[in-house]
Amino acid sequence: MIELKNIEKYYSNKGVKNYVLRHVSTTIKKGEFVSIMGPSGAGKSTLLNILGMLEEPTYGTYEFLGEDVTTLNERKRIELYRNHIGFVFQAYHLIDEMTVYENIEAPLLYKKIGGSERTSRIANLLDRFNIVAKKDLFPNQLSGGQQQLVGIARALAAQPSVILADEPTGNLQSAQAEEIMQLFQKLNQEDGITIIQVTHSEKNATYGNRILHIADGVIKDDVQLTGAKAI
Ligand SMILES: Nc1ncnc2c1ncn2[C@@H]1O[C@H](COP(=O)(O)OP(=O)(O)OP(=O)(O)O)[C@@H](O)[C@H]1O
Repeated sequence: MIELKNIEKYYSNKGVKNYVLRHVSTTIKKGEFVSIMGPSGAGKSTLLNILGMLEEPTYGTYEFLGEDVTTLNERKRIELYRNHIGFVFQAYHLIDEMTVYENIEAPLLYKKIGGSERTSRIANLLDRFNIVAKKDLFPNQLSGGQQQLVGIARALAAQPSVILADEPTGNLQSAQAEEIMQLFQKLNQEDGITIIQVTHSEKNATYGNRILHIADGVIKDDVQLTGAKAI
């Protein structure tokens, strides 16, 4: 599903290249649940942003579902993103002026999904995540855990094949964090959604089936966890 070949990313500062990622090559199969771990500044978010097509690598190739993302024009890249990728952020990134319902609806409007299909998808998500009673509230009227549920519902609305999550529980208390991780595990095991998360938490990583350890922009270790369920 995802193939990275020799990905490099650097930022130039006064003629000096500061490498953030070096020689990153890996393959991620459909149905995997991968955790990217490593020290602060290791390049984890940069890698996730490249996977999510939010940033471009300086060198190397990135194939997503057989398409070479690095050579696609912007319109095609956005289409690929909208059709297949759901992004979940640590700080939720909900739109404050929109209700829960409207936040979940936003990506469906971008995709020009028709009215009745929108209504039914949103109703399903609200129901599944137990937030029907919250649908007319605004993000600042919700707890952190509830906001993250809305963030995940929004990411799922467009029925993506991959969820990319950058520290999805970083702002949450442990009980809420556990609820979110259990939800990810369910989405992965029952719905077959591929999940790639950046996390600092060893415990969160145990919900997945593979850990990529990166340090100084290099993959140092690639560990399969027992009970792996790669499809
Ligand atoms: N736009 C930029 N310009 C220059 N340097 C950048 C830029 N974006 C990121 N970096 C540098 O790239 C390195 C990796 O950043 P990244 O956010 O990927 O690390 P991380 O592993 O996710 O760290 P953390 O765990 O602290 O979030 C850092 O040293 C950062 O300063």
